[in-house]
Amino acid sequence: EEEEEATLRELRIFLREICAKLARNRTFYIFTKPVDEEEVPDYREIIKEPMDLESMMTKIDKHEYECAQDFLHDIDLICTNALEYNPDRNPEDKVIRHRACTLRDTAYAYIKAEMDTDFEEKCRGIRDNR
Ligand SMILES: Cc1noc(C)c1-c1cc(NS(=O)(=O)c2ccccc2)cc(C(=O)O)c1
Repeated sequence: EEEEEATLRELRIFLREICAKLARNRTFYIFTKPVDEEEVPDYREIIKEPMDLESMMTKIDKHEYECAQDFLHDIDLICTNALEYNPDRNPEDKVIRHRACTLRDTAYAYIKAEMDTDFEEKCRGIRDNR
């Protein structure tokens, strides 16, 4: 009903701010766009559910997140995809893995610092009753 729509609108505004702040951080530049098939031809043979910050911004606008937990699930996906595709001990893989773990930890820290737990509970209630 209308109050629920107002709550979800507020959630989308909050998630856009978090997503934009992450995308502005140059450490996370490689996570801002889908992995390019021409640059990384075998990527989609190994990673079945690609995810990136631009795609997440689009998902916000399409009302595909009903609580912060759902948003963080896609952040976790960006991170696990990077860990799975870049598992080796060489310096390049280690840098990508470190950046992926930093993205995950930074996103969780922003949400915890800036999101009211009662608000998230209200959003979870809406999600679970739909
Ligand atoms: C992400 C990701 N996951 O696996 C790998 C491997 C990467 C990844 C992909 C790319 N090249 S890309 O064209 O797909 C791209 C460029 C700019 C933003 C987003 C993607 C470059 C690098 C890099 O370290 O420079 C890493």
